[in-house]
Amino acid sequence: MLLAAFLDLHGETAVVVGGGAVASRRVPTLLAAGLRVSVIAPTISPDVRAQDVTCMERPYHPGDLLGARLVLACTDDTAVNDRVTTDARALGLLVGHAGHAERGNLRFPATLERGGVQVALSTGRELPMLAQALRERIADALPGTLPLDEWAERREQAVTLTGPARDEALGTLRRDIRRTVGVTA
Ligand SMILES: C[C@@]1(CC(=O)O)c2cc3[nH]c(cc4nc(cc5[nH]c(cc(n2)[C@H]1CCC(=O)O)[C@@](C)(CC(=O)O)[C@@H]5CCC(=O)O)C(CC(=O)O)=C4CCC(=O)O)c(CCC(=O)O)c3CC(=O)O
Ligand SMILES: NC(=O)C1=CN([C@@H]2O[C@H](COP(=O)(O)OP(=O)(O)OC[C@H]3O[C@@H](n4cnc5c(N)ncnc54)[C@H](O)[C@@H]3O)[C@@H](O)[C@H]2O)C=CC1
Repeated sequence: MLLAAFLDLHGETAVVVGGGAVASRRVPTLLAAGLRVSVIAPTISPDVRAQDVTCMERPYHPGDLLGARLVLACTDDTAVNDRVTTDARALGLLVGHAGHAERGNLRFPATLERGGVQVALSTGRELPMLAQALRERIADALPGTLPLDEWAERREQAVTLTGPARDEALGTLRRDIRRTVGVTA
């Protein structure tokens, strides 16, 4: 099993080594999560350059990872990806290795957002088409908009209570939520 967690990395720096097809798919994911992204590669594709990133058009050098919190090794040279991954791990950073995900410590799930909640799905191996297919099934099963703010407010109120009043308020909220999302039992 992997640790399933959502990381708040707003304002942190991601260094993406490699500027091709994989970089162009991952950069939007990193930007959407609020990271500042630097891309280092001798050739950076127009798709990558068009995004809100800092580009350094040159090969990777040791030392490029200083100040980073998250690293993606996505060049088309496995030896370079291995080097980047080893350097990142030595610095205690989060690192994804394209081509050999098991060499890194960070994997990319298929994600979806619906009704204000975020779902991330991993097969734990290299089966992106399965992750994508399951995401479609899950999306179909999820309710549309949910009154998240109202429920959060009710829960916040309920936990300020004590004794039976607290149990009753939380119990009513739990029943309302389960009925709304279609859990019958
Ligand atoms: C291990 C993993 C990476 C990791 O976790 O580090 C990985 C690995 C590989 N993907 C490959 C190919 C493609 N992957 C995609 C797309 C996605 N891949 C994603 C995840 C993961 N892909 C992780 C496993 C997830 C799991 O199984 O749970 C998604 C879900 C999330 C994301 O990328 O952010 C994202 C969908 C995003 C969305 O739809 O929203 C497409 C495009 C498409 O299908 O449209 C192509 C074909 C085009 C192309 O080649 O680019 C290859 C073959 C390389 C080769 O050709 O050699 C490898 C490597 C290998 O198998 O060795
Ligand atoms: N994890 C995933 O989702 C996928 C992984 N892959 C793997 O990722 C690798 C990269 O795939 P693509 O992005 O399609 O390749 P690509 O050919 O589009 O891009 C390769 C990039 O690596 C850069 N590069 C080469 N040597 C470098 C160096 N020394 N320092 C910095 N950058 C360097 C190139 O300039 C280029 O920008 C593939 O070899 C494959 O093993 C491929 C598809 C999907």
